[in-house]
Amino acid sequence: MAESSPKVLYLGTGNPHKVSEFERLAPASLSIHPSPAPPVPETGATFFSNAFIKARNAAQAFPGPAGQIVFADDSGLIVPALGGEPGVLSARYAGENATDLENREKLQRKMKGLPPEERGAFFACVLVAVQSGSGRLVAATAGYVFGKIARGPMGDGGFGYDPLFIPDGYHVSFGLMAPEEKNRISHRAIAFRRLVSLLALQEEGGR
Ligand SMILES: O=c1[nH]c(=O)c2ncn([C@@H]3O[C@H](COP(=O)(O)OP(=O)(O)OP(=O)(O)O)[C@@H](O)[C@H]3O)c2[nH]1
Ligand SMILES: [Mg+2]
Repeated sequence: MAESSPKVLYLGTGNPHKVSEFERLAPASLSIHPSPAPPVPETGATFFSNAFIKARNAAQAFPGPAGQIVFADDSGLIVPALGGEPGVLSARYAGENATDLENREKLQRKMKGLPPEERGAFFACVLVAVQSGSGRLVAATAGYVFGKIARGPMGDGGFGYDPLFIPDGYHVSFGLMAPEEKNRISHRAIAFRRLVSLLALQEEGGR
């Protein structure tokens, strides 16, 4: 049955860059609302467990009626030549309260002098959707984008490691791309489109 107002998806994150990427990615039938939940320690060993922890945390703090969909993103950069670092620690690579710049500088130090064939990397994004109130798992999706790490920063757009990451098939970093361009190919975009389709949210009038 058709509805006129957009369906709301609640998002558990403390990262405003993620909020704006999801807002741009959402079809017109969907509205993204950041959850007011305070941050929770990300104690999981995997992207999935941390995304589940964040989604449940946001679901439990949800102020509205039970049964709404609340989702969270856990994501990071994986460099096979560094044994998978920074991985789930991407946001905290250079320390608990490290800035994006400090994390990028640590990555550059560790990759200094590595030849082109060892500069491969990929971003992973896992999204977990739960029901508000119960925190029951509703859906989980993942997205990946493969590329390489530049020898120095290129651009200052985006966030995190964006100025250092050159996706396969491109000569420029995510940090030099317009948001729409990154959103066409990013790990987050792929995972989000899958979530929307899994939850049948892109159908006319929503679900
Ligand atoms: O250049 C980047 N472009 C991206 O598209 C991207 N996605 C993830 N990352 C890195 O991985 C961490 C996520 O960690 P993370 O999932 O714990 O998120 P976060 O702590 O920033 O916010 P929250 O959602 O946990 O509140 C981030 O901080 C970044 O360092 C990215 N870097
Ligand atoms: Mg985090």
